[in-house]
Amino acid sequence: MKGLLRFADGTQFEGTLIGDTEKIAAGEVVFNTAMTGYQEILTDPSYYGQIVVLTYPLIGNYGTFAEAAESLFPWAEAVIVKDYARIPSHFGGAESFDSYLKRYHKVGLAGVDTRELTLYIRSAGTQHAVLASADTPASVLEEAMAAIDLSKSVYAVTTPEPYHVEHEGPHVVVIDYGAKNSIMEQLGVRGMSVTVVPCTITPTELDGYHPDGVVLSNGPGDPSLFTDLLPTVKHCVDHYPTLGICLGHQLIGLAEGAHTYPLKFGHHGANHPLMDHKTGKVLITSQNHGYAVEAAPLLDRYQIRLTNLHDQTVEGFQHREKPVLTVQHHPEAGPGPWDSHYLFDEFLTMVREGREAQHA
Ligand SMILES: NC(=O)CC[C@H](N)C(=O)O
Repeated sequence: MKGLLRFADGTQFEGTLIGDTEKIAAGEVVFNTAMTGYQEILTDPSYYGQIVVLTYPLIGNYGTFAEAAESLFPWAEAVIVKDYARIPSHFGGAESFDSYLKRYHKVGLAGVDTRELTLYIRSAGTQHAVLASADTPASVLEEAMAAIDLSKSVYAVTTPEPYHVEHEGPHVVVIDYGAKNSIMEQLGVRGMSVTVVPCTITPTELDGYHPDGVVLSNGPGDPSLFTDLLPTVKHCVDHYPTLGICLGHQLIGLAEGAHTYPLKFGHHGANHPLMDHKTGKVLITSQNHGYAVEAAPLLDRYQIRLTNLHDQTVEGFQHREKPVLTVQHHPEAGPGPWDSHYLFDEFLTMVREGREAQHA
């Protein structure tokens, strides 16, 4: 069935619909340049409300399977590919890309020149668009476009109830703005007990868990719209060893007096180079963000820890005295390189030192 992607400015790309062909998808269009990891990308809750263009030209070779999921189901609104494998090959037995999309009622557009589409997004910038069957009436497309509302996205993806995974080590609370499974895994493999809580948690409720440390997770949407989350974020950085990842990093920036701004077309991929100013080493990192922090207002209290080597944007900062570390990229990877797993080791050290100081 013929399908189309129509941008807010009227620009249109055509292709063949795959997955749930009845669906009309509407959202912000972003491109991701990772060569593998399509299932992790679609199940990353930070893609809620977004139509994802995968620039690698053949998607689905190794199918889809439970272990690759970063959350319970795919959150991206829709996916766009050049070509996809009809018959996957995987030692564990795997479901095909098309069947996976159908099962989760997600629509895709295949046969698109994703290079041309990506060049268009790079020159026009991030925009809203609708993706649907080519015979959808214009009024229906307009209605779908007008209904796009990304202002409440974190509330749509956060866990409805707290849950706990016990290990022998310190107790860490993860505030879930749309947390990826790999974050909880990286804490767990270092022995940390993890309680994942809804993003609406209040400072008093958080204290009730007696955490040794707090992780503020990744998540979808424009960070500047989530002002009601900031009192808890401020409470964390003032009272607990805190690690902020992506949206968590941006919220710490906002709670500490900095501001955020939209990037022209964002960073979404698995090979972005960063400089770690503490170690003097370059890291190749997994990235997925459309906003960045303008950190100047907090530099009296924080040092820039990481800088993006493509565009020099701030990719992380660290408090000069307190145990607070933030990263704009994804040290948990999923998908992506493991170069920055050591930042979880640093967090564990911060948490242990905090606990020892408390019990001394
Ligand atoms: N992965 C994330 O946490 C993304 C953060 C934020 N929604 C952004 O796009 O910048």
